[in-house]
Amino acid sequence: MTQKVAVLGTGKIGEALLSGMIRAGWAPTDLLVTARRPERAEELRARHGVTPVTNAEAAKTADTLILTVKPQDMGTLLTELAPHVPTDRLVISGAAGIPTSFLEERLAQGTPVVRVMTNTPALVDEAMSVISAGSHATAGHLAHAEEIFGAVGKTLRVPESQQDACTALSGSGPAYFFYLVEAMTDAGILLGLPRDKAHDLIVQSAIGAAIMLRDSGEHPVKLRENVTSPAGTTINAIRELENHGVRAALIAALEAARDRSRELASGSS
Ligand SMILES: NC(=O)C1=CN([C@@H]2O[C@H](COP(=O)(O)OP(=O)(O)OC[C@H]3O[C@@H](n4cnc5c(N)ncnc54)[C@H](O)[C@@H]3O)[C@@H](O)[C@H]2O)C=CC1
Ligand SMILES: O=C(O)[C@@H]1CCC=N1
Repeated sequence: MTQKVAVLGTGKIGEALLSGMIRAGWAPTDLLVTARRPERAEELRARHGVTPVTNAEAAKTADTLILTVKPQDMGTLLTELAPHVPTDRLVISGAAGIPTSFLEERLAQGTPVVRVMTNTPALVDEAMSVISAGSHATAGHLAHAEEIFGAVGKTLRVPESQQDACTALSGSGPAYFFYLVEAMTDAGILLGLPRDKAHDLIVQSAIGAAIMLRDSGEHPVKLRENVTSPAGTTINAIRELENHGVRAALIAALEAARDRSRELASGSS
């Protein structure tokens, strides 16, 4: 039996997921999308061959609903959807901070809900998606969510109590690396390199380091030690990073992201 999947609120994350599902072999005809603006809906149809529908039609027609609106829009969307979602539908929330109980309280009693925090590398099939079950979701529902998000990268099941921390690490994580590349490219400019060359050097170094972290089996400390020669260049840079409290800044930054995710739990702005 064909399983229809609807992405409701198809913005950056919704479209990244949708395009990855199509790359992984989902038939566009089995994918429904909703968008606030009709021009956006038509853009998605033209680009991916998917079918734009209303939120209510998606709720009635699709077997799985994936809600990818902003946390602040989740309450309004659920109010609109609730009368139309039969209790045998799987509802997946992709929103930061919103607990499964927020959805369960607004949908019919017994509706299975799964919470997923993915990230933008979904666009290149390298997402990290962290998955938790709500109180009515079964192993089968979790497996189905893994199948969908597995199309765009790795998946990991965690207890829902860890979702806000995971949002700080991997949901927001790509932004920290983009920020570092931006700052290191500025350093290259300061050192007299043209911007494009500085960018290429830093990006290739980041890719090389990321692949070593993933594939070498070595601890990051060991990998850094291997670069850090006695009385060499790297240790001078590391001393400055320590002097400027970069490690403490990163710990504080991720704690702030975790705290913001907790604040979003109410769906408030
Ligand atoms: N951008 C990111 O890196 C990540 C975002 N997320 C989560 O994904 C969700 C979406 O984020 P983005 O894609 O960045 O936002 P976005 O703003 O690009 O997409 C949200 C879309 O939902 C639409 N929308 C809002 N209310 C609607 C309604 N009632 N009916 C139909 N469409 C509606 C908006 O028009 C917009 O196009 C958020 O909850 C965010 O926390 C999760 C992981 C990473
Ligand atoms: O910044 C945000 O709130 C979203 C959630 C994780 C990444 N972007």
